Amino acid sequence: MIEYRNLRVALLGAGSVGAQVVALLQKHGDELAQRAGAGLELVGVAVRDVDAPRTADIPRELLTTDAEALIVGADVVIELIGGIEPARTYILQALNSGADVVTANKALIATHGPELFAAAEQVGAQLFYEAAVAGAIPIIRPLRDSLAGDQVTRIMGIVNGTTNFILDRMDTDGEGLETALATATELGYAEADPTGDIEGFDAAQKAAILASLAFHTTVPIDSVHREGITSVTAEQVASARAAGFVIKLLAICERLTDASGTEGVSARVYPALVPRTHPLAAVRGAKNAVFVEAEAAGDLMFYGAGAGGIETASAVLGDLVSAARRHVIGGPGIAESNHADLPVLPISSVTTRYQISLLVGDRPGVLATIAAVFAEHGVSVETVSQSVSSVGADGGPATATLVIGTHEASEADLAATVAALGGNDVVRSVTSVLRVEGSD
Ligand SMILES: NC(=O)C1=CN([C@@H]2O[C@H](COP(=O)(O)OP(=O)(O)OC[C@H]3O[C@@H](n4cnc5c(N)ncnc54)[C@H](O)[C@@H]3O)[C@@H](O)[C@H]2O)C=CC1
Ligand SMILES: N[C@@H](CC=O)C(=O)O
Ligand code: NA
Repeated sequence: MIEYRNLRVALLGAGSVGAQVVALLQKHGDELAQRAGAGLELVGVAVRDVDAPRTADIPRELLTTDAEALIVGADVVIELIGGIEPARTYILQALNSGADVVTANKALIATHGPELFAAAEQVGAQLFYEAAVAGAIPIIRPLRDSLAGDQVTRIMGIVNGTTNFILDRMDTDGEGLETALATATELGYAEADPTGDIEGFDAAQKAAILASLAFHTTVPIDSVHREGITSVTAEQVASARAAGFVIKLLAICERLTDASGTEGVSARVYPALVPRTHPLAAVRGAKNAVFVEAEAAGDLMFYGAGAGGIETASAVLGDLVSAARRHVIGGPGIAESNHADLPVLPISSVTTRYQISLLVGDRPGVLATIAAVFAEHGVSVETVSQSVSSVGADGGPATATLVIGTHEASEADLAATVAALGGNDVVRSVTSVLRVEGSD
């Protein structure tokens, strides 16, 4: 039997993910020690209330409310309390004392990443955060290590389990957002404040992290264009279904050259129509998927559990083993790579396809008038469909719903087109504007 030196592991937070980290360490600790080449001794678990009920059986003597004291002398600190403070202070304390840190905290990495990476580099420690993007799915290491020799050009992913779960329920069961969100919260997918999920903040944080890694550029969270799912209506979901699409909240990161020839990157999050034949349409429930397009590797797809306590604990423990191996081997941690330093371009530089639904008066010449508005703004129409027209309830003139699909158009041209349609006499209302992403 090989005798290993023991590494002191301090855990901060014993919620959905933290409790599962303890349970898995209790179950597989000996085996993980063999993989790591060092014993992994859980020296304590910092909690807010030692008497609170937990989903894992944590020995009471390990529980403490004094996180700062626990960090002192630890070789590896696992931060699973979430949020900015006091997580940031605890992580800085741990890194400054030379400990490696494992975190799942995307909010913190996306907002204070440069400060934390610099603190780690200063002392030769390493900050591990595989669980911060797409939960259990390995995506941080593939981007940082496996694709370090390639040029990533685009990433398109479903990176928020809660919103994918909600949109899936709306699509398959016709369930409302509130009911589906309550279930997602019960299942441990949602953030402590689920506004972070449904308003797209969580996905935007992940987009910032992915874009920074993929393009070797610091992408600040404020530069990520963000739209959540709260404005997605049951009607939009049903119309999408009828037209062969499904609505998904997408995070898109890409290298672009804008109209003035400036090369940069774009990171954005919005709900979009995805053709049902596209592989992303098959990503159901709280599952996540990330497509990566790289110059030499071509298309790669990463799929799996993006949320959930035990699933996310898998990524945390993978990082713990990596941190332990690093301690055994010695030497400085891997520093963040941001040498490319590309500008982050605004959403107005992006081009994409759109689908616009209009309620119009059903009379001769309407279609020609609408087509002219698109043409005047340089937006090329690809498809037009008209639903059954109906006579108004008050016996007034008949109306029809027109659904217009466009070729690729710039965000700016599209916005001007929609504004002009809204002010046109033949248009009763613009009922829906959605981007279309992914080809059949
Ligand atoms: N739940 C999930 O599916 C995933 C979560 N994450 C991230 O993992 C982290 C943890 O998430 P969950 O476990 O879901 O959250 P949670 O809310 O279930 O657990 C957090 C725990 O930390 C405790 N806590 C808060 N402040 C504390 C403090 N100052 N000292 C000690 N304990 C404190 C809370 O009482 C709670 O028990 C977050 O950063 C989250 O964004 C990442 C991927 C997936
Ligand atoms: N709330 C997040 C949890 C994982 O990051 C999600 O729903 O994806
Ligand atoms: Na991950």
